[in-house]
Amino acid sequence: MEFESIPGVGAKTADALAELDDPETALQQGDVLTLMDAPGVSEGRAAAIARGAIRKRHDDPGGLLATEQARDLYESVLALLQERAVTTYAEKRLETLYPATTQSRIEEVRASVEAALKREPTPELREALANVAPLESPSGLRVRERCLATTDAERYAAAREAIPELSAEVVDDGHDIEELARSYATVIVLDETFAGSDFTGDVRVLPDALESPGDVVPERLLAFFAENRERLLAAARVHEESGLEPPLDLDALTDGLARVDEDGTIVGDEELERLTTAVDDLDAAVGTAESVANDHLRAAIKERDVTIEGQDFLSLVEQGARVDSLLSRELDDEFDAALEKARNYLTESLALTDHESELADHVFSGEPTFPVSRRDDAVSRLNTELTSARDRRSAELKADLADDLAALKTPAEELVRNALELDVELAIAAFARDFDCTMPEFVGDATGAEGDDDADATPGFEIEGGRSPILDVEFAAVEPVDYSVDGVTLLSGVNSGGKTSLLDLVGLIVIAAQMGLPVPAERVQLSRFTELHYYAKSQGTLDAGAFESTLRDFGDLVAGADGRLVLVDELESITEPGASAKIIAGILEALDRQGATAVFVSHLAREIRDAAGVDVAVDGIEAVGLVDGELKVDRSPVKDHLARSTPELIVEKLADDADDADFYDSLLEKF
Ligand SMILES: Nc1ncnc2c1ncn2[C@@H]1O[C@H](COP(=O)(O)OP(=O)(O)OP(=O)(O)O)[C@@H](O)[C@H]1O
Repeated sequence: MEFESIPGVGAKTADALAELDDPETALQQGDVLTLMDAPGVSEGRAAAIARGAIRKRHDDPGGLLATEQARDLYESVLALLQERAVTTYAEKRLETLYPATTQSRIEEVRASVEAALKREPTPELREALANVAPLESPSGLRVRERCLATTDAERYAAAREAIPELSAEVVDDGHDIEELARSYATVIVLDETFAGSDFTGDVRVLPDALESPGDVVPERLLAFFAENRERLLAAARVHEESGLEPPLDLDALTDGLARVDEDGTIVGDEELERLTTAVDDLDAAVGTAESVANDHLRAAIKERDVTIEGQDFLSLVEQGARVDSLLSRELDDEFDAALEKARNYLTESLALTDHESELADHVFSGEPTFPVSRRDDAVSRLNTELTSARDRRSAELKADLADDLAALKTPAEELVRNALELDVELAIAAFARDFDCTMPEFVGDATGAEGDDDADATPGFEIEGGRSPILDVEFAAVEPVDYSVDGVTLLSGVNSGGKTSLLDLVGLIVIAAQMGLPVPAERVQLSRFTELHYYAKSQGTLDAGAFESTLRDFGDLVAGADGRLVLVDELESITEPGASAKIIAGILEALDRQGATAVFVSHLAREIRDAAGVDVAVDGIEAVGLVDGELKVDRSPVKDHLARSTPELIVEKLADDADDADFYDSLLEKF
């Protein structure tokens, strides 16, 4: 793949991506976590690259989030989703969901969301997910009992590269190989020329070894399973808890994992355990066996009256003859019995086989002595025999287990990926449940482009029972709002009536819908917009410079592309009211000509409408009354209705209530 063709990927990032094992799959799957492994690619960059790859696939120009406020709203939606993910993988993966402008991308996500909405996030499932993470490739594994040998310098370099777990040695001849066989349990010779040669020791000529490293180092595969054991078991649990169809036999996986411990050692084989214990305990057992023999002899000697004939006594004194000779004559039987006891002890305590036991017999043999002591050469032979039997057994078992596990590796990777993807789905499902969402219905492209199914539909949106999840009140207390707009509209209303919150809700619903997600409302119909321009309320009057630059922004806005949604909150506060009304009226006229969809929240709706050269719709959030001095409002705007402002309502109340109401009546007439 040409990485540089992905929007936002330059030559440097393309090189960094090429260093990954399988960048294509990571890009295809939106695997942000893997992309982050590319050198110099930060978390934010990785998500942007993944989004770029998706945009490229869908030929999506992107750019729906045209202003900072729109981007903030997107971040809010993302945060609500990410809060509901258990794994870091899912959190990152959710960042690949972006508000798209092409139908194909939106539909792609909607198709997967449909499945997601059927998921049930249970506490057990979330607990199992907590231990799932992308699989690790073990690094730094060293196998010390085997080595590679070759006479060729190039092959030596290739061997180090392909099988870094084993040490590689350059040899001159068969003699060198024999030498190596003395230090390593197995020597793997990579040169064909040695095929058929006779070597002492375990020397195998395998010219193709570098092509299938797994056969030479089964430990590599075992380490993969050993190191990832917890993640694999957790992924298996996720499948069991969720009823997700596993891509492998879960029992075979758990059985395989039970045969290897976390450092890659084979467990559960009696013979290997016997040999391992025998090697470990050999020295101690020989020591104890010596004591057993000596205890026997000591007791025997204590009980015995030894009569020494004069001649013997003389030779002892005169010739310095050793007491051993006496021992052998007087206590021969006891000595034999003592050795027998020592040998039996050794055989039994180390659970030796007949063949090993024969070797053990030599440890305690020879001329009678007191105290009895081991024969070191025999101990060493027994040690060599036991060690190589242990290593042979372990190598066989590792090869067998690696054979069994090899077929499970790819499905095991899939098992983990499925579990992680399930977390993404569960986060979406939880979002939909927590905020009573529905799938929105798209009624065509807001540009009215040709080829669009609903090209005739007027661009706009229609929201029924929309409830914003980002209000400063608990979601349960959020009142549902109905609002629909096509064309350019002014939204008037009382203070704190919920106008800003409504703009947020509209923006949030449009963003979530174009991300392919369900939206927090009972029913939503909308056009697919090309750009969302959301301008928040300005904090007070702007100075000349800031005012100029704001006007320039709007100048660019009205000169721009079709299919836009423009949300503007109280633009009038940027300058004095009279000028504001004229400027806003002008902007609305231009947007109207452009066929844009726009909602301008304003307390100057009447003045703007009067200043506009076109018919501008005015909607209003109306107070339904004053309750204990507080305005009670209906949060859903009334269509084509200029809502009375808060001051107007107060004057009206005073005109109704006051005994002498002339003054208030005259004020009221001015509204
Ligand atoms: N749908 C709703 N359900 C419950 N509470 C709401 C809703 N909409 C708004 N509110 C409450 O009303 C408060 C004021 O809302 P908001 O700031 O949107 O009003 P506004 O009309 O923009 O006010 P102003 O004209 O003063 O700018 C919010 O902080 C929120 O607590």
